Amino acid sequence: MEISPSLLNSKIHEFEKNVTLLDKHNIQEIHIDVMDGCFVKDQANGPKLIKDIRPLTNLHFDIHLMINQPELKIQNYLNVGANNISFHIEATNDATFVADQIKSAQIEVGVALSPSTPVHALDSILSYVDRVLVMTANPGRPEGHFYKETINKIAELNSIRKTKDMNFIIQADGKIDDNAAELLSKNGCDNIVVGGFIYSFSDPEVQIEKLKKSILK
Ligand SMILES: O=C(CO)[C@H](O)[C@H](O)COP(=O)(O)O
Repeated sequence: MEISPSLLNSKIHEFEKNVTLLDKHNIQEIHIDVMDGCFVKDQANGPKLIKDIRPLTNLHFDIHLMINQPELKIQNYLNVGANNISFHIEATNDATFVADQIKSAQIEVGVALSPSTPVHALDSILSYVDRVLVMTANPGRPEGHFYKETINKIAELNSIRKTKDMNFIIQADGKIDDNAAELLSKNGCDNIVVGGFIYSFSDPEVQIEKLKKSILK
């Protein structure tokens, strides 16, 4: 299972230092949250900021759009240097259009679902996507917690993937610590987004190693 550190949780003046240390731990990807103040209450990380940090690293950029009506704004994110862009199924009535826009820019496409959204909400889009992002905490709520029930959705997606011979990556995001990482890994999750468990501690490198150990258990 891969770890995608969520750089939103790192202090902006430590960004460069924190990006550099990820290379030492064989991290392949960073996760960048975009918040519009509507789909979630905070605003963060517009296209200009993402474009500005792109030259600082060769890591894969995984962008998570927490924005309403991505069909109206997706063009703004197609030239920022993203390798993957995930949008929320709850935020659009035009999911296949958004997916097609992302794919036509040769960027991988992901679809995200909030903790209260069932997997069957993805029925019409699953065959189009490269990744499914399962929120394990409520989006845009830093005070929230990990919902253990969301593990069932990871297992369900893993089963659908096997039965239907699909290839999408299953990613989990929200309040993941080393215990949650172990559970997720055992239930078919391929990638975890981790913010606070890495960046709220004095030594992010120690935290990354703790996560790695729990994944190997
Ligand atoms: O999607 C997100 C917020 O909605 C983030 O990716 C999330 O903040 C990750 O940080 P943490 O591990 O502290 O929850």
